[in-house]
Order: sequence, then structure tokens, then C-alpha cells
Amino acid sequence: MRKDVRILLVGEPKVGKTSLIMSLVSEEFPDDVPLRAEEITIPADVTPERVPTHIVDYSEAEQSDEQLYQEISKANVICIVYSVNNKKSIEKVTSHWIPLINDRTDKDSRVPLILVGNKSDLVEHSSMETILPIMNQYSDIETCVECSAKNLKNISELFYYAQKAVLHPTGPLYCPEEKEMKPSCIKALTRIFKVSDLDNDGILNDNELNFFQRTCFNTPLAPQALEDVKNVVRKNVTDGVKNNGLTLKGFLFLHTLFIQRGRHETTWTVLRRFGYGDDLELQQEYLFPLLKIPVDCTTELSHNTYLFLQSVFDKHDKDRDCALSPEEVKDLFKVFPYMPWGPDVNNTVCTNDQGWITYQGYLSQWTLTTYLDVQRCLEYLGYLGYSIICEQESQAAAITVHLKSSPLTIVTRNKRIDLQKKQTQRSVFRCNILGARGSGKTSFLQAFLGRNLQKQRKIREDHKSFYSINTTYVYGQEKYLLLHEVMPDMDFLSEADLACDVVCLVYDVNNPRSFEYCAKIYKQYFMDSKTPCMVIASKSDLHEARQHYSLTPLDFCRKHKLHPPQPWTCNTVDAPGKELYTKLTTMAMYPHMAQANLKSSTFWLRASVGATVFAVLGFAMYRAIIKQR
Ligand SMILES: Nc1nc2c(ncn2[C@@H]2O[C@H](COP(=O)(O)OP(=O)(O)OP(=O)(O)O)[C@@H](O)[C@H]2O)c(=O)[nH]1
Ligand SMILES: [Ca+2]
Ligand SMILES: [Ca+2]
Ligand SMILES: [Mg+2]
Ligand SMILES: [Mg+2]
Repeated sequence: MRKDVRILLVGEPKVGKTSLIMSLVSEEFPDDVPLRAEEITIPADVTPERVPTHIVDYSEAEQSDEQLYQEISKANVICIVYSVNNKKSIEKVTSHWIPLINDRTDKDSRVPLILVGNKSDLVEHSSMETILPIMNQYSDIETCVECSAKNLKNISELFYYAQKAVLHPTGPLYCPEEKEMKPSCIKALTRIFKVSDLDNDGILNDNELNFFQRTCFNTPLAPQALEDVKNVVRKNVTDGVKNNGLTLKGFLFLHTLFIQRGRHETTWTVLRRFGYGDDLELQQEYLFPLLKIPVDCTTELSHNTYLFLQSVFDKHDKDRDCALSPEEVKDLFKVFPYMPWGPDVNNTVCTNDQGWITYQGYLSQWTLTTYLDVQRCLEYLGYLGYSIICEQESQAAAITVHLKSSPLTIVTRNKRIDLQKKQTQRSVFRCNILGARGSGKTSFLQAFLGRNLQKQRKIREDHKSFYSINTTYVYGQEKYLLLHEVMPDMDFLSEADLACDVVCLVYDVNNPRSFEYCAKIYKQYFMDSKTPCMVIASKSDLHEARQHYSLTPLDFCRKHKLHPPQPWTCNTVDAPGKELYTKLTTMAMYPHMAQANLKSSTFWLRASVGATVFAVLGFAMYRAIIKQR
């Protein structure tokens, strides 16, 4: 909505432009007026819509054409004044003024016009008969009004209409010829209806209507008013009210009624509350609120946002099978301008036997988007109406920002350990997977989603994903582990390829040339970095070939104080095990421990931490074991 309004009055000489302005300001008819009134500014708090309003006069005797054109281009609304007792001044509206204004303004950014018939005190009849055909001919004319500067009739109304024409234009909402709302307005209101229909039954019940009323107008609706509204709809449209609630049809009818009765500011209030701008598009400030992410930080969803997303899931999982069928997904994203999830999402997160995204998979995908592309996540939450439903200032409230450095600070020398406050602990960790072509990286990603080799073979090439994300339990806490497959045949790895909490170097035990790549990558990029590394000996179900490298993988790991290579296969009957992923998450969470030089079996137990903390972790571990049963 505009922050101020500039009203320009034009028209033939002596129709009363200056008098109208003076009458408004002094609330009495001035007998003597100058040719042109000074520009006046009415302060926000005395105008009906509470925005500062500038009123600008025009005088042919005092101003050049050039000055007039300048004022026209600066104006937000133009009042074309004529005198009701002067036929010529009416003719000039269409023969001179409207074409002149249209020539000075862009076709798509036309200023609204108001036709003002002044000196109504001088005649008995109304000029409306002559004016209405003009109104029908020019859609830029917002409204017309007859008034009198002399007996102060309709003066404040005139300026109110002018203000309203700028702040709440009917143009984008309504097509007067068709007597219908415009398609873009129907589209916006339909989305608003869907967001407000919290249980997704296609009806706004009393609770939902009250919530809607409260968010849009800050006041609850009296029970009687609620009944009155429904009765109006009942009387006028079949199927407008169902099960004592408002249907979409009824909702749209109500707004048409508001607009037709000149109360379109009501519809605008609703549209603006849900993020729409004057062009009926969701505004950038709504979709992309300012959110500064400092370097070395990661982005996660807040607890409340997970609850919100959970309610969105529940609302659309109509058959309650804890998964979203293709129809349910389609319905969920109906409030989006485009379909945000491609078929690759089904290969990024957990799905059920039908290949449909499960509840867990759905939350994982949101977590992934938040981590990788927080702006996109804000945009998506905007489409879902997060800030409205959760009554937050902006979408930005959905995000929590975490320092990348370990949540657990270990001061090794005096063996003191600081656990950061619980709420600042990260719950999403990123693991990059590197390895030669064909070493089993994609399989490692897919196995994390519980898919064995047989299931993986069904994945279409063009539906592949370079990410997979799922939860693991570390010491009883649920964490997300995000796996990312890095393309192998690049001589140079980018910052993004290297930035992660833990690295997996995958080689194929069956391929004698595959370990060399891991060794090279390790020496070039990770030997001197703080990122913990894990070597994975994949396809362990196959024959182990001797690697063409100066050291065996085991000796290499020993030399560089790494875990011994972890044998791994997804050629299993059941879903592949999750232990390795839990281990990776633990390494990501506690990188200091991961670097210790210890044998894998006792690695976690012998990490050199203080006894007190050990007891804490021990207890947590105990709980984790209980939970996994
Ligand atoms: N009876 C009557 N006379 C009016 C009314 N409004 C203005 N007049 C008179 O009409 C004459 C012209 O008024 P102005 O306000 O100077 O008209 P204007 O449109 O500003 O004229 P220019 O500045 O020359 O373009 C003056 O004598 C006013 O007193 C009205 O509502 N009723
Ligand atoms: Ca409902
Ligand atoms: Ca379902
Ligand atoms: Mg004047
Ligand atoms: Mg691959």
C-alpha cells in the first residue's frame, strides 16, 4: 500500500477547483479565492485512511502546459472537476481532459480518475445521466461524485474517495463490465481460502472464520454477525453455506458483494494481510523477509516451524496413511504458484512401498531446503501462510541460525568440556561423499533411505538425486544427516564440495583402481583440514581385489590416523543397516573425538573426555539403545 497520496484537481476554468480545496480546509465557502491554491498536505492522523495526503490545484491562467503535464505525471489520482450547470465543462471531460491525461500516463500504470460535478447547489437535477455513459466508456474512472463547495456538500467524501482510489483501487479486483471479480483476484482469494481452511474440508467453519477475522481485522466476529454473514450468503448463492460453514463459492460471493457495495477496502485488507501487493502478486517483502546469515552458520527450522509443517502434512494426508500420495502432494502445493518438488525428491528422502513420500521424508525435505537454500525455504513457507497461521511478524521467524563449529566445545588440556546451551545445538549435519566413478556413492546415499540394491535398480536415471537426508539417533537425540554426492571427475573441488561436517571417501573393494582416488583426494584436500574423514570399503559382498596403490587402504588409514576402512554393502535382502550413518553423524557432531587415534571397536569408548561428561554420554547412549529396540 502507498505511504502517501497525491491528489490533483484539473478541469475548465471557474468550475470551482480552488473553492473545493479551500472549502475542505477551512470548512466554509470562501467568497474570494486565489486563481490557484497552494499545495497543501493533510497530516496522516486527520485523514480517514491515515496516510499523509497532498492536494494540488491547477490553474490554466497561472500554469503552463508543461507544468500541468508534470503535475499529471506526479499525481496518484486525478479529479476532473466540471460544473453541473455548465454543459461545456462536461463536454470537455471527454473531449479534452481524459485524452490529455491518458497521453501522459503509461497504459499499464494509469492513474485512477474521479469525475467531480461541482456547484450542485445551483441546479435541481443531477448530472448523473450524462456522466454514467462516460463512466462506462472509461474504465480508469474510479467513481463520480456531485458536490458543492458552497454548501459543503460531499466535500470530505470527495477527498475520501480520491484517497481510497489510490490506496484500495478497484481496478485490479473487479471488472465493472462483467460485474465480476477479475481472475487474478479470484486466484488470490482462493489461495487465501485454502490457507485458512485449516482442516482442509473445503468449508470455513466458525473457528476458522473467527481465526480469519482475527488475523485480518484484529477483532473477533460477534456470534450474531457470523450468523448474519452466513444468512446473506445463504440467501444469495446455492452451496454458499455447507454444514453451517462458508464454502469457497460463498467466500468469493462475499467479496464480490463487498466490492460491489464500494467496500473493497475490506477485500484489500484481506489480500494485504496474506502478502499480496497492488498487482495481486505476493510481495517480495512477504516472501523474502530480510534474514542475515553470518558466515560459518547453518540454517535450520525452529521447533514451532516443524509443528506447523506437521499440521500442514496432517491437513493433506487425507487417508491418514502417513504418506503423501501424488494427489495429496498436488493438493498440498495448490497454494504454490508452481510445483516445487520434482521426482528427484522421492529419491532424496524416505518413501513408503508405493514410492510416496512419508511423514519423515516430508520433514526431511523441508530440513534439506532450509539447510541448502534458506531463501527458497522462506518463499515456500510464505506460500503456505506460515507467518499468518503461526501469527509471526514474518517468515524469518521460522528459521534458527547455528554456528557451524561443534556444539560441544572440548578444552582438552584441562579436560573440561563445555556443552553449549541445548537450544543452540545443531540438529542437521552435512556429509559429503567422494569417490571414483562407480565406487558406490549413489548406492550409499540411497541405502540411507532404507533401499537395498534391488530397490535402487528401479530408480530412473532422470529422477536421480545428489542428496539424501534422513534422521539418525546419536546418544538418544534425533539428528538429521544430509548426504551429498560430489561429482568425481573434477580436478578441482569447489569450496562448496569441501564444506561439510564429515567426509566419506568411498572405494570399491572389487575395483583395484578405485582406492587411489580416495588417497589422492584425502592428501590434497583433507589431510590438513579439521573435517573428520571416514573411508568406506564398498561392495564388501564382492571379492576384494588388491588395490593398485603404494599402501593398502588399512595401512593408509593407520598412517593418517583415520578409522580403518569400513566394509559396506547394500546388496542385502532387507534394508541396509544404519550403523554407519549413525557413526558419521557422531563424527560430525564431535569432530574432536573423531580425530583421535584409536581402533574402531573401542573408538567411542576411549575418546579422551572427562569422566563426568562420559557419564552423561553413557546415559544418553543407554537411552539411545532403549529407543532403538
Ligand atoms: N454556487 C457555487 N459557486 C461556486 C461553487 N464553487 C465555486 N463557485 C464559484 O465559482 C467561481 C470559480 O471558482 P474557483 O474556485 O475560482 O474556480 P477554479 O476552478 O479554481 O477556476 P480557475 O482557477 O480559473 O481554473 C467562483 O466565483 C466561486 O465562488 C459552488 O459549489 N457553488
Ligand atoms: Ca475447514
Ligand atoms: Ca496419504
Ligand atoms: Mg482556481
Ligand atoms: Mg553416482
